[in-house]
Amino acid sequence: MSTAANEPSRSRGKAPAGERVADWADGRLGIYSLAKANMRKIFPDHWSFMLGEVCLYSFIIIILTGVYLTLFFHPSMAEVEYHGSYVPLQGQMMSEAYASTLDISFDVRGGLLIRQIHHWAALIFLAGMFVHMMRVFFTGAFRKPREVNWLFGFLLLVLGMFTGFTGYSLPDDLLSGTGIRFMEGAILSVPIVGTYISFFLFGGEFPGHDFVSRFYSIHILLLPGIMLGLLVGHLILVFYHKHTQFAGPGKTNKNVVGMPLLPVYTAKAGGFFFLVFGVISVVSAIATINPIWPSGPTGPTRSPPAPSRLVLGFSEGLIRVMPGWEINAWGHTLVLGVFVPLLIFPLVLAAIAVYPFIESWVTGYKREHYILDRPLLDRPRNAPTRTAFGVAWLTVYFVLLIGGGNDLWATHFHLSINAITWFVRIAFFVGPVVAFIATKRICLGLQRRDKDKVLHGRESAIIKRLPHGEFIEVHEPISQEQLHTLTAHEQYKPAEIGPTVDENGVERKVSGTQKLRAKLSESYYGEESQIPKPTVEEYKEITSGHGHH
Ligand code: HEM
Ligand code: HEM
Repeated sequence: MSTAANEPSRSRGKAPAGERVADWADGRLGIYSLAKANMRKIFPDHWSFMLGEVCLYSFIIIILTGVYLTLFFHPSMAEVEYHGSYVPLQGQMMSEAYASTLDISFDVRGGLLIRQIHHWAALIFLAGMFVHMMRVFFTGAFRKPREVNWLFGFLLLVLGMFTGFTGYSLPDDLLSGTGIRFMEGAILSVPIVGTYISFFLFGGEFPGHDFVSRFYSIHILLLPGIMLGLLVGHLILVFYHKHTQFAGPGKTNKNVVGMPLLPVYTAKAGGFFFLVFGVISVVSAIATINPIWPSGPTGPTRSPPAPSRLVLGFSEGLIRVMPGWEINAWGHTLVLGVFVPLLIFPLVLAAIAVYPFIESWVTGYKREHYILDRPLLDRPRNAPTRTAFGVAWLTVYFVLLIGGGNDLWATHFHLSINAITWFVRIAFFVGPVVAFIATKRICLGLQRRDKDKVLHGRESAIIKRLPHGEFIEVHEPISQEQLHTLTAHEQYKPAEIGPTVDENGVERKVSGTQKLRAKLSESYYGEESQIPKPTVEEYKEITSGHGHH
């Protein structure tokens, strides 16, 4: 006998397993409404938006491979005699950390590949963050309300650098030893507290017996843990603010034009993850990175060249080119040759970190809009001062990187190391200024070209001879879409101080900061810094007949 209530469900049969699982989860987690609100979320398309994804995927790969390495790595500095398969080091005394890394490389199945993937992924992760940061910087994607996310990202970059540093210190090979020695030297140069910090960090006299195990917990737990938290926060903010987009027809700062998260974006992102993993694996399978065996365990000789230097290499450049100045007073030595670079190092990083706040102060860009409005992304040429600053910063960075690898430049290109040092010393000051001026001029040139394109069309490379003998190049009109894109950017007016005397002749006090702001604002939006966009009248006059060829 059956009741009327369960009749229909019988006749329909059981729901498919997937639906039942989904129902079960919805009853407990409310996934239906969550999915309904977010599955159709639109994500705009541009190749440069993949850079953030590269960071994300390489981070996941680092964690996966890192966990595998922890299974075989012994974070201990206890002395052991080596008896593994690498013959040249047989019978040598070395730390357990170094011996276990040799074992990972020669005796653990797949160990070398995983080690290499971990190292290559770390480099790609850091390089990816750097380039992603540049994408955000040069397009102005850090503007309100995204300043906080910029800071989250910046912290990820700095922590990533230190995680990489602690990572390559772990195997306790020659490279590790040199890196750690370098760090100890820098810490010791700090007046008064330097020695205490060094003793605290190394658990006594350098190098002591503790640093590998201490760096180990910092490397696998503390820093990646903080990074994971920041990363989740970073992505939640990207999701919450919605992604920015470049100008184009139908795109405003109140909408997003693109593909829905599900199914299109999820499928793309999943595929892209495997692409990144695949490329890193292929590179790791064929290109050796950080071979720790040829130079042996830590020793007082020179360090082997290693690509990891790219990451913190600019800090080493600072130290290598700084004159070895010292001040000796009251029985103490202040090593300026190391201490000054140690102070400049965070300043170089901070310059880019605080830039969004300075720009918003100078330009007054604080749209009093709804928080989820997004500024349309700038084409770098339309923000010449910002672009010039970014290129100047990059110039400092790369000049110092040359300084950090001065030995490699000298040996590879048969140059004098002193000449390189002097080049870096001069270029550190002159390079950014030249880069700033040149970039600004190039941007203005490109703006003029855009204006020309709008008014006169695209050069078609077709040369025509007119009846009276003159040769002209035919210009083709550009599409409506291009016209829109080339003229969509906003052009702001510089913030002015205004009259300093009111109508009654009373003088108004203008503070120094107001004057500075007006000056800087002029350098952003003054006549020297932006080519006025073509007006509708200009366009009509030219396209309506005469002058258009
Ligand atoms: C672990 C490292 C990082 C990961 C996994 C990551 C991931 C992402 C992803 C997936 C996006 C959206 C797609 C895109 O625009 O590329 C994004 C956007 C963003 N990222 Fe990162 N990022 C990282 C580091 C950084 C750094 C170093 C900065 C800057 C200092 C930064 C600042 C931003 C900003 C401001 C946005 C919003 C951009 C917009 O809406 O146009 N991120 N990030
Ligand atoms: C952003 C995060 C990370 C970066 C940038 C990073 C980077 C590195 C680097 C460059 C090395 C030296 C590799 C070599 O021997 O050539 C290393 C070693 C190591 N890493 Fe990481 N790592 C990260 C996160 C992790 C995590 C989350 C774990 C574990 C769960 C881990 C476990 C290890 C271990 C055990 C070693 C020593 C073994 C070895 O040197 O091969 N790492 N790491």
